[in-house]
Formats: sequence, C-alpha cells, structure tokens
Amino acid sequence: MIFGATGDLAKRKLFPSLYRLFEKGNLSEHFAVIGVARRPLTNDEFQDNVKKSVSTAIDKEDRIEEFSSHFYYHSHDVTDSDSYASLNKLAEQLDSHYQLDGNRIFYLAMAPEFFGTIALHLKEDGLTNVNGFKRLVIEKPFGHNLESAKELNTQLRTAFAEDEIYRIDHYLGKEMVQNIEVIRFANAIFEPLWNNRYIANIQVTSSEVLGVEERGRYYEKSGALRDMVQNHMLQMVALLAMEPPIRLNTDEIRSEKVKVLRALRPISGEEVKDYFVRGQYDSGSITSESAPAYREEQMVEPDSNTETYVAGKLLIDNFRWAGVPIYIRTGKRMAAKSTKIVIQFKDIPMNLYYQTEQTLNPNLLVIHIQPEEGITLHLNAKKAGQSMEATPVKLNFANKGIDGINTPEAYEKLLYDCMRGDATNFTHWDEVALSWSFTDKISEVWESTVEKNFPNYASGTMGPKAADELLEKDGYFWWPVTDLDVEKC
Ligand SMILES: NC(=O)C1=CN([C@@H]2O[C@H](COP(=O)(O)OP(=O)(O)OC[C@H]3O[C@@H](n4cnc5c(N)ncnc54)[C@H](OP(=O)(O)O)[C@@H]3O)[C@@H](O)[C@H]2O)C=CC1
Ligand SMILES: O=C1O[C@H](COP(=O)(O)O)[C@@H](O)[C@H](O)[C@H]1O
Repeated sequence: MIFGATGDLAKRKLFPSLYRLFEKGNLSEHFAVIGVARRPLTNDEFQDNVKKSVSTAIDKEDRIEEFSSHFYYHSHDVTDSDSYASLNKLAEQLDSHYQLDGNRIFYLAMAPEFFGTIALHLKEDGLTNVNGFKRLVIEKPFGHNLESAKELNTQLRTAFAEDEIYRIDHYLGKEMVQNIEVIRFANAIFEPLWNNRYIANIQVTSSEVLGVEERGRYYEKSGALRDMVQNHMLQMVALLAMEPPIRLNTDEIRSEKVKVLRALRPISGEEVKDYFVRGQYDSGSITSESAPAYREEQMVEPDSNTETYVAGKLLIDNFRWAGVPIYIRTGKRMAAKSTKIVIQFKDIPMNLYYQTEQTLNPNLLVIHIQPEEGITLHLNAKKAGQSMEATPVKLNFANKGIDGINTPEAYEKLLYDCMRGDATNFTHWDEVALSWSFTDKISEVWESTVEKNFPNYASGTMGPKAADELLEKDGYFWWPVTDLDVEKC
C-alpha cells in the first residue's frame, strides 16, 4: 500500500523502481499495489498515471500493461477513520486474488505529520492483523528534532515492532555508498591504513545545483542541517568510520554504526561557530543561466534565516579516529552536482621528492558516489624523462565502465531489500536518535541567532568563504570536486 500514491515521490521514484524490479523478475506475479490519496481517481486513471510515470523514467517498458494491471486505487483521506475499513476490505480481496499469503508493506510517501495517525489506524482498523509479514516503510524527515522523533517513534511502535520499521535514507541505497564497506573491508591495502596514524583528514561533499524548487514551505523549517546532515551525511560518516562488523548482517552493521555516532564529539553553544559554517545562497548564475536568491524562492520568507549550506568539522573520539578531522559540506545551488568522499593520507615521514608545497601531492582515495560512480587512487610516480622528479598519477575504477550496465536506482534496491526483509540499508531508531541529538545542539544555536551575513554565497559557487577558512585553520583545503571527476582522470 502506497500512501501518497499521487505524489511526486511515488511518480518519480516508486513506480519506476517497482517496474524495474518487475521486469528483472524480482517481483513475482503475486503482488498488488494499492495507491492511497485523497483525490478521486478510478483504477484505470491510476493505472494510466503509473504507466506515464514509468515511461517518463524508463526507455523500454515492454511489460507495462501487465505490470500496471496489478495497481488499484483507494481514494481516502488518511485522517478519516471510516475509510480504513474499506481499505482493509480491498486489501483482503487482493490478498486472496493474488495469493499474497497475508504479507503487507505499508509505504508512507506522505508529509510526515500524517505518519503517526496512519500507523495508529493501521493497527486499530485491523490492517496490520495479518498472517504474513507486515512492514512499514517510512520516508524522511523522521521528526524535526530528537523530541518530535521520539514522539513519532512511540506512535509507530504501538503498531509495528522496530524490526518491522524500514526508515528510508535513500543514500544508503546508492551503489557507491554501499561500496564503502567493500572498499574498506575487502582490501588489504586500505584497512591497515584506515586510522589516525595514516589518514590526515576525510572530506565528504554532497553539493547540488538545484535550489529548493517547490519545496520552500518544507525547507524553511528544515534547512540543510536537518535535510541532509542529520541523515545522509552522518550515515556516510558512520560507514566510513565504523569498525569492521563481526558479521555482515543487519544487527552487527547497525551496531557498529551506532558506536560511531555515540563517539561523535558533541558541538554546542559557543563551539558551534568554530566547528560549523552555515550559508544561504544569493542570486547568481549556473551554467550561464541566472538563478534567484533563496529569499526570492516561493514560500520562503524575504528575511529567511534558513541555511541552504552547511560545512562542519566532525571529530570522532575513539581510538581509531582521535585527532582526525572529518569535514562535511552540503548545499544547494552550488557549482556542481556531486557527492564525493576524499580520504587524504598523511605524507610519508621523509619525502625524498619534496621540493615545494606544490609538488607535495598527498595520496588520496576518492570515492565517487554520484553522478559518476567509481574510485580513484591518487599516487605519485616518476615523471617520464631524465629527471627523478615525482609526478601525480591516478588509478581509476569507473563503475559503469566495468559492469556495462546502469546501476540500480537507490529506491529500487531499497524496495527490494524491504520485500526480502533485509533492513541493513535502513536506519535503526538508535541511529536516528543519536543523529538528532548531535544536530539539535547546532540548530539550537543557529535558530537563536540571526545570521547577519545571509545570503553569503552566490548561486553557482562552492559555498561561503568561511567554509574554506574552516579547513585553512587546520592547514588543509577542500579538494575541488569537479577536478576529481573520475571521467577527467
Ligand atoms: N519527492 C521527493 O523526491 C522526496 C520526498 N521525500 C518524502 O516523501 C514524502 C512524500 O513526498 P512527496 O511525494 O514529494 O509529496 P507530495 O506533496 O508530492 O505528495 C503528497 C501525497 O500525499 C497525498 N495526501 C496529502 N494529504 C493527504 C491526506 N490527508 N490523505 C491522503 N492522502 C493525502 C497527496 O495526494 P492528494 O492530494 O490526492 O491527497 C499526495 O499523493 C515526504 O515525507 C517527503 O519528505 C523524501 C525524499 C525525496
Ligand atoms: O533527501 C534529500 O536528498 C536530495 C538529494 O538527493 P540526491 O540523491 O539527489 O543527492 C535533496 O535534494 C533533498 O533536499 C533532500 O531532501
């Protein structure tokens, strides 16, 4: 059951991902999808919408008629208690028609204020009373802060056990984010170096070219800290910093990630300005097109104090990472759409080829998450010719080049995992709670002080100057994400 089946997420991500699973044979014929939303639609109209969204996203859709015939629509206001009984009746009919063995997945692709109400009704009106499995897939944001997240979690837990709740963080479905563990734990050359003796710093960048688009109302209350840092950025940090799990199963991996989040040094009060930088985009130009300032966007206050950019220095206070800064940055309307992780290694104790700062090229391991997917290792080798000078060289692995296929979409992988009951790439409540308790301390400071310099970066740039200074203080700089592109290497 998809609640919010006429919305943007369902159209752009869920229907095409389900179709891909169907076409690959990962979704058997024993399935039915009930779309739930308020607007009145017939089954035929809903199926037409599904077909349209699939054909917009996918070039070849030979089995679209067969696929869409499994879709049904139920017009229903989720706040209206009376509608759940008829929804359950439809679900029971489909269960018997498609021999679903009483297995149900409830996907809440709706505004978060409805999550608690829906979960309570699902239980009270018997929709969760099934013979098979019942699973709840829930979209972000999971609350607005720790307190509201706790409240929401309590509501959900009255109807679903923790292991039945699949909290989506779509970054965990990205191929190269999933690859972090393999790169780390399957390579003898990296794991022994993965600590404060050999790593100088780690940089995680997720930059976007798009602005807030039509999401001004949501974004005004969220900002980049809640929208990206509390979830995606901290999840990537946890995967980069965790200890090797004793087994590759859900509980062991989650437990190692939780330990990283527990070891994250809290930044609060006066320290916030020393460790974190906030930015808001001004007008500017991106690929020669002019872009408005954030304060000129729809549903945004003309004097908004909301940050559209965050850079921060994280410290993990444990034996492996003590003293290694992990820099993160994310923002909208930046110069490039790019998610990259750069691991900068320390220099060797005595570099015989050292001449000037410019010729000192540290070894870098770059994990390209998107748009290109791959890994680049930056090394030094002899410059061709008579001299014995060193010159930087790069070893590249581009995911698409090797596999020759497009990697599956994050949502496709996550939906498939949920159907198979694998919650490894979903966030456990403990991770959500620890992440909120980290970001809440920063939001408290930012919300109580008006940033007089907003807007402080022009659209089409890599963010405010203060973000560069954050690294300069430590003797580092941001490795430029566009120069590190796997295709350019
Ligand atoms: N869009 C995206 O790319 C992403 C979205 N998300 C999250 O996914 C969720 C959905 O986002 P999105 O699809 O963009 O939202 P939309 O606003 O596009 O869709 C909301 C959906 O909810 C339905 N709806 C609203 N009120 C009710 C109600 N009272 N009863 C029943 N249905 C209702 C709407 O249909 P109708 O008006 O017909 O009732 C519509 O189908 C949100 O939590 C968002 O934060 C997360 C990451 C990315
Ligand atoms: O969750 C979100 O992520 C997107 C960025 O996702 P990506 O896969 O394109 O990197 C961001 O635009 C959005 O604001 C945020 O809610």
